[in-house]
Amino acid sequence: MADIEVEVLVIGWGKGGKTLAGALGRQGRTIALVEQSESMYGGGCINIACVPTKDLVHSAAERRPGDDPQTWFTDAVAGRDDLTARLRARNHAMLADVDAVTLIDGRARFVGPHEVEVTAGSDLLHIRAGSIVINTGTVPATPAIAGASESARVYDSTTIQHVEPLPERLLIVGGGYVGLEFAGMFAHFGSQVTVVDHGERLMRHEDRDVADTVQALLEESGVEFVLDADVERIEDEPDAATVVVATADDIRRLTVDAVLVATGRKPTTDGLDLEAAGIAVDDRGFVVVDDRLQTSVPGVFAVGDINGGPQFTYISLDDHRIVLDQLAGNGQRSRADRVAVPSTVFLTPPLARVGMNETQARESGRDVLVASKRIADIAAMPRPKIVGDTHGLIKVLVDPHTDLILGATVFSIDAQEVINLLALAMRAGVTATNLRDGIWTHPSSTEALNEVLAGLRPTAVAPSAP
Ligand SMILES: Cc1cc2nc3c(=O)[nH]c(=O)nc-3n(C[C@H](O)[C@H](O)[C@H](O)COP(=O)(O)OP(=O)(O)OC[C@H]3O[C@@H](n4cnc5c(N)ncnc54)[C@H](O)[C@@H]3O)c2cc1C
Ligand SMILES: NC(=O)c1ccc[n+]([C@@H]2O[C@H](COP(=O)([O-])OP(=O)(O)OC[C@H]3O[C@@H](n4cnc5c(N)ncnc54)[C@H](O)[C@@H]3O)[C@@H](O)[C@H]2O)c1
Repeated sequence: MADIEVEVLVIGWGKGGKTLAGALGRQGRTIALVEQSESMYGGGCINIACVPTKDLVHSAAERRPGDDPQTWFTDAVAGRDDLTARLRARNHAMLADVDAVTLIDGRARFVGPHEVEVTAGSDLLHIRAGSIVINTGTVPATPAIAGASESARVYDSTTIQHVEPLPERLLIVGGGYVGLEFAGMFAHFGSQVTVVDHGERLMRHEDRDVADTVQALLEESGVEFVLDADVERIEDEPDAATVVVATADDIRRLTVDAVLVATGRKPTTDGLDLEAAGIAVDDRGFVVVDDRLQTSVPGVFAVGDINGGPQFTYISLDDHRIVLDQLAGNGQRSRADRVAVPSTVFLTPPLARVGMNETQARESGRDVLVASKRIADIAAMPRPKIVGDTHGLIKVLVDPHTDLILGATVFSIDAQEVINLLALAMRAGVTATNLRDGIWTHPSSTEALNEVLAGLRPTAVAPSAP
């Protein structure tokens, strides 16, 4: 028999789940939200992921050559901790203040399709719910590297944020989002960073010229890349770790103070006992959902990273809109409604993209116009010169028949903002001519569009083939 019965149970305090709990609770629906860790109130984004890492990226970029690396890092981590503590408290209060929401500390596992058991220490609680929303996120995936689990010098994206002392030499396994953001960040803090990736080139989902520009930027900050390589072994020495890296040509032994493993993330389903509810998972272990985020069990939904969609906070947020529409709307909203979803890698400056890149546009077989310009060459965009960072480029792809934007890459200061404007233009059908002739504030980054889009030309031979 259940100890508590609610209309909606949310498992995990992710972005989608907490937003849904608040919205339904404010409508007076009875909600329970279960979170396994006090240090994760508010979810991964504010505690260990987006916000703290961008805070550290920002602090690192502010360091000047004369500033002591260790002192700067210690202060930056203290600032990061202060920020996350404030956000955590605020997030807790936001739900605790809603009468219809019951917050439960503990670890949830399914005991039936609509029944969950929560364990907190020696206490057990049974909750029955009409609808259940799984929002348990992902955790770092660890590749099988000999010696990695025994080494005291191996970190993941969470633990490296409190590494002590600042590593003089840091080796990062994986050159994806996490690997590159931390590479830039630690290089700016003063570490000597080496990135090892098993891809033949960096950022294989980006055009070659964009990936090369990113690599050149990071190399300028002192980051070294070992590509087409595999980490074979990590051996702890008394004062360092030796990392054995195999490339096509040789075996290298690199001596470092810390190793960050950033090779992707796996779904948090351990202990959830999805089988007890008959909830299907795919071959990677992610919960299988349909376009309205319903799992194989009617009335059980999965939102955020756990459903195998793109791993971004704003996707988890949009997932909540879909489920909210199922539970309190007309049930029409679905993942198929998503158009022009932008993304940003928070380098300094950031790299952002929406829609197709040049390679994809050309491979689609359609006619394509491209406008591409290095930031340093855009005369009508003085803001990067004012800020003192003229790295990067802007590239926009346009359909010559409709004048509509097919995609854009913005690698520049303010890219995380400019890309949202371009995404909105794509969703709203705003033409390239309209953007080119737009009246924008000055000096701003948006005004780059005046000049860049004046240079549209047909894509010819493949300057940026993969
Ligand atoms: C280092 C890093 C940086 C990132 N930066 C960005 C960024 O800049 N922008 C961006 O959009 N995305 C970023 N991401 C991705 C983003 O963090 C995730 O996509 C986002 O947090 C989605 O989370 P979620 O809603 O799936 O759940 P999460 O926020 O992961 O929350 C899941 C919660 O469930 C809890 N839980 C798990 N199992 C149980 C259980 N059995 N019982 C009870 N509770 C449980 C966990 O403790 C956790 O609090 C980053 C990720 C990482 C790792
Ligand atoms: N700014 C953001 O929005 C942001 C920031 C961080 C993370 N995230 C999200 O978190 C997810 C996870 O990030 P991530 O960087 O861990 O994964 P990722 O999938 O982005 O990158 C993993 C990288 O590791 C490499 N790799 C895998 N196994 C390897 C091995 N054994 N040896 C060497 N290299 C190996 C891959 O080639 C790839 O380049 C991202 O996909 C993203 O959705 C988003």
